[in-house]
Amino acid sequence: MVTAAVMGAGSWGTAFSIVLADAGHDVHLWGRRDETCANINERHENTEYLPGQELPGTIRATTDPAEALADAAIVVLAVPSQTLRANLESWGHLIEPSAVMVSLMKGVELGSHMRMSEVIAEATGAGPERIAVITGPNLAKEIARREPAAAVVACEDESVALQLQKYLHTPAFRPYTNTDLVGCELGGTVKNIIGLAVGVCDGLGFGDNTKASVITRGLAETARLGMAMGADPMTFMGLAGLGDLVATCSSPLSRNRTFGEKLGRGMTVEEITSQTRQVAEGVKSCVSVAELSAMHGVEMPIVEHVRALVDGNMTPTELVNALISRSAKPETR
Ligand SMILES: NC(=O)c1ccc[n+]([C@@H]2O[C@H](COP(=O)([O-])OP(=O)(O)OC[C@H]3O[C@@H](n4cnc5c(N)ncnc54)[C@H](O)[C@@H]3O)[C@@H](O)[C@H]2O)c1
Ligand SMILES: O=P(O)(O)OC[C@H](O)CO
Repeated sequence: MVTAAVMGAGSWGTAFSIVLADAGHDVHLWGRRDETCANINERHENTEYLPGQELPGTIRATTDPAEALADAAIVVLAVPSQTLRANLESWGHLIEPSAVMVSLMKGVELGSHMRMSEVIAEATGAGPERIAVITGPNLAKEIARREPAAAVVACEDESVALQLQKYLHTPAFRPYTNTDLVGCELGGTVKNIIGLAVGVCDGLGFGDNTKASVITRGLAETARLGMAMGADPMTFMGLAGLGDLVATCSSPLSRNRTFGEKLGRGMTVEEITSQTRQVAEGVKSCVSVAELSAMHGVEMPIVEHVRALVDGNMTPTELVNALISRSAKPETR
């Protein structure tokens, strides 16, 4: 048993705290709001992000990052991708020098085009043996309900991935190890953007052929970018690639797919964003990933068109028409 700090008391940080508690660890959950933390400590419920879900009593919430991080051997990072750097600048110095940092986030930083593990390395100075990623088909509500699911725990140092795998295995949560951080993080990031595109198809009333086509071609462009950036192509056939893509693109629980569905029905980005506090990472990462693809000379038509839609330069119908009428090409190039 170890002490784990979970930094971010949103849907995934809270659900992942349940996994850690079920695996027998002491969990310090850091949240920004007094009321959220009081509800977790007194009512054992995160009423805002996981209403109705009883939380184990071994999860203790605090708004004080120093208290959350004290003695934590594992520090789980579960804040929005675009705020991670500022968060680490504010409390990263409180992380124990030997602690392993585990990113739960699925995004690429705007401006720097860095993956979350790269932001962690730059902001904290930690070496690759202290930085890990957990990703895969893990919709927070289903994990919180302890519905069986698999995930990937990735670290360049395989011995660290193996240790985390042992720490996180519960009767409902089965982690596999991987050392391909680039592939795992890109899989998690790009699936959010493909999820937006599939949601657009839902919103326009299209059926399964259309959505399966977008999912499959989405995986192809994810793998193209990944290979250009040094990822192992097999990662995209696994939980971090295909697995997460299927979960996101088929689930009514996915915030990205649902966001896309609302765009497809004609709502604007601003209208949808004003309805929820929850983060749909693809809305921002479509910009950083489109720029990354240009930097690596890789064609990513779905990402490019989702970006144009989000920027207001294309309608949902134009997005689908533009994708279907692209010039003919072989499937595998
Ligand atoms: N929800 C899921 O099912 C799920 C599953 C896997 C991965 N993820 C990823 O986990 C990350 C976190 O997502 P989530 O689902 O918990 O999001 P969420 O919207 O449910 O919660 C986000 C949390 O971050 C906090 N937050 C917002 N702005 C902040 C700031 N400036 N500084 C610090 N904290 C801030 C919010 O208060 C909230 O506690 C995302 O990258 C997401 O893609 C989510
Ligand atoms: O709700 P989404 O769209 O952020 O997806 C959640 C998870 O990443 C699914 O694995």
